[in-house]
Amino acid sequence: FRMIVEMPQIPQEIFFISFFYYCCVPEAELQIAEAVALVDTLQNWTVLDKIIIPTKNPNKKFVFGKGNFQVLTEKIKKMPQLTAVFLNVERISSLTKKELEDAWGVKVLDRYTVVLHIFRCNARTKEAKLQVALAEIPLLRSNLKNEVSQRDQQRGGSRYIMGSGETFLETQNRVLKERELKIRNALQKLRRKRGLLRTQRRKCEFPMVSVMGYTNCGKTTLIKALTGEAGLQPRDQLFATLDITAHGGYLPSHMAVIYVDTIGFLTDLPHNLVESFSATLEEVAYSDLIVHVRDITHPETNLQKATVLSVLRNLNLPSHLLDSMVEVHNKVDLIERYEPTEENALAISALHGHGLEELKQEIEKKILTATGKKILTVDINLEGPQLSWLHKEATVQEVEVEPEDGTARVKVIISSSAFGRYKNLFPNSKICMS
Ligand SMILES: Nc1nc2c(ncn2[C@@H]2O[C@H](COP(=O)(O)OP(=O)(O)OP(=O)(O)O)[C@@H](O)[C@H]2O)c(=O)[nH]1
Ligand SMILES: [Mg+2]
Repeated sequence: FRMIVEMPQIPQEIFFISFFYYCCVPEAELQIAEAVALVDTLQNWTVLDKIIIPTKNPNKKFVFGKGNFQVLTEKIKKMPQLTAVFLNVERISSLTKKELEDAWGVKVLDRYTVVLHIFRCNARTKEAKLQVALAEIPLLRSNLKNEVSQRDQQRGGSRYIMGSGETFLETQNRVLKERELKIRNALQKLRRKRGLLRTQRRKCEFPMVSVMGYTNCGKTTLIKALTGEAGLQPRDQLFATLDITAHGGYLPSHMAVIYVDTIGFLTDLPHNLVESFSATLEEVAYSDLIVHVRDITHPETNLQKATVLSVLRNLNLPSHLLDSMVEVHNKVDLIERYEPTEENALAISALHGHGLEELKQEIEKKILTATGKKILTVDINLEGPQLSWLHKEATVQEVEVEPEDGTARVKVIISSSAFGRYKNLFPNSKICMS
């Protein structure tokens, strides 16, 4: 069976936003700024006009009062070139959507549809594409309901399809269910593979640093600057990064680390979408350190910080990860003589490379504490087994050979347990802590 339910076609030219003012919610301003940013993300979409309408409860069935509805309808009718109306609410029911579309003669979109559309445009990897497909299922399901009730009205009652004993609705629902199952299975397969990679990574004992923060704060730019990886693509766009990706870099003492780029946060992201992407955040629990990047030039930077912290708190991360978090104030190149007000925050410009050395040092310090590793310099005899032992059990960083007396000075990063064993095995070796 061909799927006859289709994703709503998103118009590409002209757009009208109407916003509800969430009277009691302090984040209203941020939500509005974000909704505008969302639309800006979509190329070819133009906002013709916007309006803020007070409402006590944006989620009830009839979102407008009669008066407001009339005002809106008049406004809309005066713009014949208009192709869609965006209501800045999480979801509108398919019934309300249809009523409004009939009354206004244009498409009506909610946050879910718009964010999903952005995700669909930005999904690059197989996993991200599957997650988008999964997030589309509830939309397809509600469209289907609508479609069926319309058909029934036209034809009078449901019909069986050519002796199959199934009604149209049942057939389509079954197709949807099968599709959902297929996607979930494929996702699970990918996740198992990732779990395997994770165990392998643990084995090589590279510390992991998760770079997190609000969307568009500069996470990808920072990782690019820290690792020199040319392939990374920062973009001035919301949700440019939809996958967790890992990138190798070095800290000041040449310790190798893995930086993990993550999906950006947004207040009031539709719940279903969050759910399908939350698995990507599972990875964070396995990291050794979180770097929280903030765009301090953003007018709502404090609210953004609060949002990020509250999402992080809800992720059930180990408490030491939250306590040791490094806060980074990014884009300071845009503010003259910026001084962070928060204690311990580091001011940087990921784009211009300011403050990155200090940041790397801070990351190294925290990583050493988190992993219980030490950096040591030990004097060894080249004829003995120490050097090969250190190569096996620790990370050797530098070997300075003294050819005259057959010894060497070796700088290593070593775990506490390996250090204990080293002292037992080679009690005469000279050790300097750095
Ligand atoms: N002026 C300035 N712009 C920056 C700086 N860091 C990042 N940007 C810009 O901010 C925009 C977003 O950068 P990204 O690195 O893609 O941000 P992100 O946090 O990865 O965004 P998402 O993946 O969408 O969550 C890009 O246009 C960057 O060039 C900075 O230090 N200074
Ligand atoms: Mg990014």
